[in-house]
Amino acid sequence: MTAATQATTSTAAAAPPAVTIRDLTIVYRTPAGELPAVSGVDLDLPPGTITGLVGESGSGKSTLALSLLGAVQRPGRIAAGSIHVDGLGNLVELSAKSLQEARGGEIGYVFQAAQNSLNPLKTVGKQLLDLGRSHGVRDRTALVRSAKELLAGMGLDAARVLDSYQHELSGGMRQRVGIMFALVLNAHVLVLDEPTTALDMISQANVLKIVRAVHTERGLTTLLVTHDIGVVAEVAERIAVMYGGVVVEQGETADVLRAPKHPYARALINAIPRVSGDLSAARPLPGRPPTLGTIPTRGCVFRERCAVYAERQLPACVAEQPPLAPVADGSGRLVACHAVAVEDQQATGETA
Ligand SMILES: Nc1ncnc2c1ncn2[C@@H]1O[C@H](COP(=O)(O)OP(=O)(O)OP(=O)(O)O)[C@@H](O)[C@H]1O
Repeated sequence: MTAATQATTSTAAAAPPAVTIRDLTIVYRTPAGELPAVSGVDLDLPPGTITGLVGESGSGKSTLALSLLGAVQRPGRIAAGSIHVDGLGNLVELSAKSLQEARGGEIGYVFQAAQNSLNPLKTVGKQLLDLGRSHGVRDRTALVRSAKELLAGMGLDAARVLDSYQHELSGGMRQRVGIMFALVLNAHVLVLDEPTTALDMISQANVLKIVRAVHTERGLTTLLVTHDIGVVAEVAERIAVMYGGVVVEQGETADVLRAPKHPYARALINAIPRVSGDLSAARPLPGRPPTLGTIPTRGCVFRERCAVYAERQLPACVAEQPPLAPVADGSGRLVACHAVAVEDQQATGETA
């Protein structure tokens, strides 16, 4: 057992919680009325797993992540659906006070650009005490000990870091401080939004290694939001692909990266040489992702950029958004695509 786990033996022994999101719709008020940034999303974070949530800019990843913290802010609101976290219940129904306690307490988060989110006027140690105070922590000594053990477990000189101001730390060190803040109150659900963006390659690799190690040692259930599929390939056992506010494919990372089924997931993965493995085979995805005002309100959200629709023109693609449904191969993969459903039906019919 490492120093990081010793501090939290009693809570670390608890089973990691499952997170179950069902039919979640989150809207933002705009001059054109309330528009959905997340539409009827189903997403499972199995206990003890890291799930990578990927998609182009504007696909709704951060909005979905914020909902897990009960932190969707005006002009946004959760319009429908549920977010169940073991031990906490349905976050959508919790009071503001319970949510505030859960945030940072049960559910830790590291925001996009966490490298710059520290208060420049206070040392890390002072900010730690502020965090403890805001969550009613009485035992300050234990809090500092736990922070030191986390920092040391991530390879940092803990005493020095607690005495430092933001500008005295490198980007990779600040990111590790962000992870310490997310976990020091013994959270068991960890939400990381673009944890390695803006870091150089070496710091990126180090932070990912640390994320993986801390996740395993502390028995966490982790959601990692990123636009970088390479990051997911490195640390996440599961992947969910978002497009236009909808999860279009969900499954084991290795399976999905090897043989993506949704035309968007395929295009996204084929666009990345690092993942597809062959520079000459990498194909950029033509067109642009939709914005709130341009997400199709009828039919499949991906239809306008879909190579399969361009070729086959299935009427169902125009009529309705396909549900996220299990594919027939029994792998547990979920895909929201009419063409995949038709192919599955044909294949099942042939073998029947
Ligand atoms: N406060 C807001 N008010 C209005 N629209 C918003 C607000 N925040 C986000 N949006 C819109 O909601 C949609 C989803 O945004 P979100 O930030 O969740 O996507 P994302 O996939 O995380 O993108 P990125 O990778 O760029 O952060 C986008 O069209 C965005 O413009």
